[in-house]
Amino acid sequence: MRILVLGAGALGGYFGARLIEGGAEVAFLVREGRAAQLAARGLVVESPFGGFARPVAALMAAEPGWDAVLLSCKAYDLDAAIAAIRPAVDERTAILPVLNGLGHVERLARAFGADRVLGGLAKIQATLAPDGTVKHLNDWRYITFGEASGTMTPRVEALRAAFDAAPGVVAEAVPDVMARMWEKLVHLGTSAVATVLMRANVGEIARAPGGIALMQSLLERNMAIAAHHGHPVRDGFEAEYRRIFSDTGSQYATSMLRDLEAGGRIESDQILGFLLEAARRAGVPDALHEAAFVSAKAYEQRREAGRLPR
Ligand SMILES: NC(=O)C1=CN([C@@H]2O[C@H](COP(=O)(O)OP(=O)(O)OC[C@H]3O[C@@H](n4cnc5c(N)ncnc54)[C@H](OP(=O)(O)O)[C@@H]3O)[C@@H](O)[C@H]2O)C=CC1
Ligand SMILES: CC(C)(CO)C(=O)C(=O)O
Repeated sequence: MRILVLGAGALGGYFGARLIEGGAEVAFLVREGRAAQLAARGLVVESPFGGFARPVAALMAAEPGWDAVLLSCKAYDLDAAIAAIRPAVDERTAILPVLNGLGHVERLARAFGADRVLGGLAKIQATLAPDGTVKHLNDWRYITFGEASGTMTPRVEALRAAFDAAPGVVAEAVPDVMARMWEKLVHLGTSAVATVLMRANVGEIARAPGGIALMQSLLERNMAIAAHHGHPVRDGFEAEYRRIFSDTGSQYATSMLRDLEAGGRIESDQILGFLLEAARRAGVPDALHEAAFVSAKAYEQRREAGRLPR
């Protein structure tokens, strides 16, 4: 299978490397800075599931002929990413986005036609270090995807086969991918709101007085939001995440907290703003969501004005 990976960041680098190990033909569509790093060092991944350090095919302009495009940019880069992959997308190409949030699916469908676009999500903790190393931080290594229609098509089966052949990945092709994306938003919405508000990881919040109750209350509110929008979480989800959000020994931090702490850009509108709006439409108490969104927007102003601590 020929797969073009847009971006060789944390997710693109991790899953792209694994697909190569699984035997897929992979190239990375990258910009100048990342192209220079890849040329100098190859793609380097550090992971509890085995390292990867090899030269990889890197393109700075897309060409046609791909079975799939794995879209792994941040949501604030979506417009530029759409322009970049446009030459790569033809009638045989499936676009598999792994961005957090939900708004990008409609945006991609408008740009390429709904038939070209799959739903997708990743549950992993990874980061791109300044030297270009992709660091995989825990044992989460899940990618989930499917047709928005729920049909199990040959292209979804082919992607599942490519990921199944890859080490260090647990892939699931599902008939309810939009519900899974909402479920992911319940998870991320809980951890991102809490970690952004508290500027701390899940274990640190859980050890603070009232911290567990705060995360459990956020989880309940996010489940209510998803249910209101037609996507209640599956059986077993609540118990699993109640455990995660009461673990006082947890080291779990969100990618948004890592980006904030590194002084980077964050997906404030696409994740926190989207969830706040969804909470309001659902009539769910939204004071915590609003505080996280305000905090993120205030951070962005300080960042843009160069007033972040060095
Ligand atoms: N990191 C994590 O643990 C998780 C992240 N996610 C989600 O996955 C998505 C990707 O996150 P993540 O991998 O962390 O992000 P990164 O910032 O690590 O990687 C994104 C990469 O996309 C590249 N990119 C953006 N636009 C273009 C373009 N037009 N052409 C070529 N390359 C481009 C960037 O390149 P450049 O260097 O040139 O800017 C960057 O290297 C986000 O929506 C995030 O919320 C989901 C689950 C977990
Ligand atoms: C998987 C999860 C929820 C991990 O926090 C994530 O998507 C992120 O950090 O961006």
